[in-house]
Amino acid sequence: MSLFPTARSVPMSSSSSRFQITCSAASWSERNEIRLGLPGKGRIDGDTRNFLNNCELPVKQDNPRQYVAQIPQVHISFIQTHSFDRSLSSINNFLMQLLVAVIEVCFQRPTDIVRRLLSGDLDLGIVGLDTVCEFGQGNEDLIIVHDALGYGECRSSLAIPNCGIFENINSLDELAQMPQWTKEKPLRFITGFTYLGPKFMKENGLNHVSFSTADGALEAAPAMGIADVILDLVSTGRTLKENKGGIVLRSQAVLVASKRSLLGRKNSLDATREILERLDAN
Ligand SMILES: Nc1ncnc2c1ncn2[C@@H]1O[C@H](COP(=O)(O)OP(=O)(O)OP(=O)(O)O)[C@@H](O)[C@H]1O
Ligand SMILES: O=P(O)(O)OC[C@H]1O[C@H](OP(=O)(O)OP(=O)(O)O)[C@H](O)[C@@H]1O
Repeated sequence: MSLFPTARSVPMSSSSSRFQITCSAASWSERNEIRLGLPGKGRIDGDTRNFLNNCELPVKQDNPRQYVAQIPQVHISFIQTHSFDRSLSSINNFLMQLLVAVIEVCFQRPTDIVRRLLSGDLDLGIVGLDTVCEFGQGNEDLIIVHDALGYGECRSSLAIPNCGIFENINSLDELAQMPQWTKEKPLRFITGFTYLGPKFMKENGLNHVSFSTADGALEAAPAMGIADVILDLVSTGRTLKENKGGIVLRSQAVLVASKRSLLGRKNSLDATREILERLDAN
C-alpha cells in the first residue's frame, strides 16, 4: 500500500504525440499534498529556484517542460481521521490514516499564482509583493507569511516627464495641483496596475484622471501621445528615469499563503512552518 496516495498518472495520446499529465485529487478538501505555486518563467523564476536551493528546498523536476514538480525534502506526516474503513483490520486502518503530505510545486505565471491561491487550488506561492497587492486586491484570504525573501526587488513608480508643461513639476502634489486637469481634459495615465494605479491616484487627490493600460513598453506611451504619465515597475531605473511622482509600492519576492488552507488543513500549516524554518535558517 502506498503512503503517497495523492497523485495518479494519466497517459494521454494523440495521433501525432504522446504525453503524460499528473493529476491530483481535484477538490481542496480531497487532496493531501500541499501545493506551492512558483513562477514558471519570467524575471523571478531563476532567482526563486536558486533561493530554494540555497535554503535546502530544491525543486525536483524530471523534465524542464513539466509544470508539476516536487520539493522532496519536506514530508509532513498526518493522521487522516475521516476515512475509517470498517472492512479493514485496525492495523490497515491505521496505515491508511497515517499519510504523508508532499509539497507539490505548480509552475504558473505570477498572476495566476495569486488567482489560484484565492480559488483554493494552491496553498502557498512565491511571487512579487506587487503581484499580490495588484491581483489580490486586499482579499483577506491572502496572508504574507514571509515578506522579504531578498530578491526580485523593484518598486512601482510614477514617472512624470521632464519636459513641456511638466518641466517644473517635481512632486505628486504639484502634479495634482496643475490647473490643466479638468473633467473634460483629464490627466492621461497609463499603467499595468489597473487596481493599484487608480487607487493611488484617488488617494493622492488626483480627481481628473483617465486611465489606459498596456501589457508592456509603457514608456513609449508619452512619446506616442497616448498618455501624460506612467505608473510602472522600476528596478535598475534604466528604463524610467523620471520618478518625480513618487513610489506607489516597494516590492520583492514574498511567500504568500491561502488563509483558508492554513486554517483548514493542519498539514498545510505544518508544511508552511517547516518551509519558514528552512528559510530562516539560511
Ligand atoms: N524591472 C522589473 N520589471 C518587472 N518586474 C520586475 C522587475 N524587477 C523585479 N520584478 C518582479 O518580477 C515580477 C514579474 O515577473 P514575471 O516576468 O515572471 O511576470 P510576468 O509579468 O507575468 O511575466 P511576463 O513578462 O511573461 O508577462 C514582478 O511582478 C516583480 O515582482
Ligand atoms: O528599471 P529597469 O531595470 O529598467 O526595469 C524596468 C522595466 O522592466 C519592466 O519591463 P520588462 O522588461 O518586463 O518589459 P515590458 O516593458 O514589456 O513589460 C518594467 O515594465 C520596466 O519597463
